[in-house]
Amino acid sequence: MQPTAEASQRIARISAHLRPSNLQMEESSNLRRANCRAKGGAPGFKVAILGAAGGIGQPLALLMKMNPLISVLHLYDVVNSPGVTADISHMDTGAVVRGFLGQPQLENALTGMDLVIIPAGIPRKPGMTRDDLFKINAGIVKTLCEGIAKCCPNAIVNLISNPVNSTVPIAAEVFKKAGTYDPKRLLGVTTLDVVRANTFVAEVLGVDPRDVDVPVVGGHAGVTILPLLSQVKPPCSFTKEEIDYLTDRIQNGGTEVVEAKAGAGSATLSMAYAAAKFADACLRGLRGDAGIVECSFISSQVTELPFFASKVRLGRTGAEEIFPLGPLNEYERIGLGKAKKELAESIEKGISFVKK
Ligand SMILES: NC(=O)c1ccc[n+]([C@@H]2O[C@H](COP(=O)([O-])OP(=O)(O)OC[C@H]3O[C@@H](n4cnc5c(N)ncnc54)[C@H](O)[C@@H]3O)[C@@H](O)[C@H]2O)c1
Ligand SMILES: O=C(O)C[C@H](O)C(=O)O
Repeated sequence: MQPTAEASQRIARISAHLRPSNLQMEESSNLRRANCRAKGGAPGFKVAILGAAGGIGQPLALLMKMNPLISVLHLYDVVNSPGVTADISHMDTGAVVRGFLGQPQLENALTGMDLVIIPAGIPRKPGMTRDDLFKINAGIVKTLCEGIAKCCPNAIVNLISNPVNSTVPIAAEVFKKAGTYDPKRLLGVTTLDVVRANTFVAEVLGVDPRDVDVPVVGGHAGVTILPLLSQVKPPCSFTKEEIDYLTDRIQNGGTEVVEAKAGAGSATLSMAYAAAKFADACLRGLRGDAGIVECSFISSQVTELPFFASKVRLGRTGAEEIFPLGPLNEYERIGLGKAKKELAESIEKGISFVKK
């Protein structure tokens, strides 16, 4: 049977789209969008992932494509985003997915976004500290934040790239320079520390981790990661041995994964889970849901340091309330002193990177 004229035209259009071409990805996405009725106009939030083809980026893209609050998902990377986008876009969930490849497409990736999640940058190998990543990741974060300041200055930013204790101050300085800085909208992602703390505490107590809530404050590296085991919910008590074990394991959870991966990177799957959990909390806050509380590394007056991780309440304008640390025991007060000393240096390093 001969195809009808209309069917022939449709097939020709689809073949043209599938033909290998030198077109940049966004142009080929435009071709596809021009031929389809779906334009991503459904109600919902617009979210971009920068570094979407990476170890965290890919599973995070998968999880965000499954989030019913998202109507448009932009996947940006300097490599491999066409493949990841094609793959994720076949999932039969609501969000319309678009891919963007390389610096010339950064602005299109960012324009109109409500939430930007940044896992771009190199991960650790065994023997490295997070601070060893500064040299490369500082520049990456600076460039991406300059794009955000230009194209979506009102977006909430979830910053994952390490060292978080320095990259958040870098982002703040970039936004200050551009005149777009709103401290409520810049959030360093420390959720993985809470996720780990909940898991390890639940193991010790022999309970379900979903029933445990451990506040983790300070920052996101070694001794700056300060679990407040005296404030675990539901209330419980630990022996001195358990406190030493838990504190050490929570502070070195990242290194545990780096060593187990033996050169193949750092935490990606648990991090994608944690990032998706935090992003979902931010989106529910943006939607106006009440009582959304998460830990985050943020501009803060909880201590004398300009940035500090603690519990924050997320709302329509970002982190609308920052909660005080609450009563600390002697063990935690000593830990806080050590955390603040290291944090002060990392924060200063980030600030002066942009100011210089
Ligand atoms: N905050 C946390 O709790 C946490 C947890 C785990 C990892 N991390 C950090 O997240 C970062 C990414 O880790 P990963 O395992 O996904 O690394 P990865 O190397 O697998 O992926 C990083 C991705 O970033 C991309 N990229 C590099 N430069 C870019 C740029 N200028 N613009 C856009 N994309 C760019 C790379 O192409 C790559 O696809 C690392 O810095 C890591 O230390 C943070
Ligand atoms: O440990 C790392 O380098 C990655 C991340 O910060 C983590 O905590 O897993």
